[in-house]
Amino acid sequence: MKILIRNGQIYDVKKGLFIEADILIEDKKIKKIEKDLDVRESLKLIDADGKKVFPGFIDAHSHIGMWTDTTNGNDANECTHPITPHMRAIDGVNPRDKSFNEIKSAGFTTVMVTPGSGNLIAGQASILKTHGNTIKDMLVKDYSALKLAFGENPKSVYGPREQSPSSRMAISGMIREEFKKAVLYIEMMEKEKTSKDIYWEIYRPVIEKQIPLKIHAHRGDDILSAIRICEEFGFRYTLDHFTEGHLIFDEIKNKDIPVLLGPPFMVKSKRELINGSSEAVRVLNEKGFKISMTSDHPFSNARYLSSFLGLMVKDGLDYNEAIKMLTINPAKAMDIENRIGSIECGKDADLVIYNGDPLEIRTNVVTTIINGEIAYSRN
Ligand SMILES: O=C1C[C@@H](C(=O)O)NC(=O)N1
Repeated sequence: MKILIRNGQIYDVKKGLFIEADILIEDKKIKKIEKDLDVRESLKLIDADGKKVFPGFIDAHSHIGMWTDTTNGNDANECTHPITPHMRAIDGVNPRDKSFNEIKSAGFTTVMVTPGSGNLIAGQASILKTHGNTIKDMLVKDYSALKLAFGENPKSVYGPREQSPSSRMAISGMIREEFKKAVLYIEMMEKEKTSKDIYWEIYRPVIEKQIPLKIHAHRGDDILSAIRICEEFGFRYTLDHFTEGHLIFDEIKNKDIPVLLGPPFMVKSKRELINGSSEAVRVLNEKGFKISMTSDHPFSNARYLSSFLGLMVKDGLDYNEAIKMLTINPAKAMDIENRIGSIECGKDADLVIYNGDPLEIRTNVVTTIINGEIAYSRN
């Protein structure tokens, strides 16, 4: 399908400014961004009439579709064994969960869905577009990160059952032991060319640095334990939640690690959240951290992330930095900056037209386009 969006004010995330131009969409991609494109080229014409056009927002840490905010339950946590790298998020996602419609209508076009944090090595996270009838329609990348969890959650699942891990020592010890076995397996394979073991093969993309670990860590010491282990093995990683990151940033400021903050507006429901502060978003940004703002659905709903960042801008966060936290920063953290996160020729046609500033609470999405298709329209 070809679509021509005319007369939009297009937000350039990389420069932090609006340009007036038309956008031609063809074969699911952004084909041209120019002034006064020829109307005859298009099949479907959308007159943006001076409205703002932004790249689709991205939520890089979500359990949407797998852990509902209603009564359908939790398919994100397989808490029968603390190490379950073979669990794949997409096998737990219901594409018809109503939350997908809610976040599409709030401008979100891509999510990283991840297993929960009840297990130490919890399983495989996937990148999905928010529009489609089946996982196949939505899938961008299946195995895109391996989820790990430090701290209270795995302890509170297994400790009361008198199983390991019941302490933080066991969390690090068990993760390290599993990774050592995986590395030994890969070394053996290289030397002896023995037959493949499908379980240990799961770790190959992590060991070969093709994908990052996605690390759930709230408390400062948990964050530093995670970094210590990643550095021992030379793995790539993102630090998710990062609740006490502002208390230990001196230790990590030069490491250029993507940090995925969230959920915002959180209730301090457990001890390790006690030092959480929304102020940290601005402080960490000023220290040069590449922040992505995430919902951790169902702990918050992605539709409120833009309002949260609007409040942070009111409190002094730079506007363009706030927009980057929902666009180019998560695209980079998920290794798909070549496809999404900004409005550029050749990128996926994931575009959102707003009747105002997206960080302003009264603004509505008028149209959401995903993969070059109209996925939501307000009228
Ligand atoms: O299972 C969970 C719970 C939640 C938390 O931070 O407690 N965050 C997660 O990422 N997964």
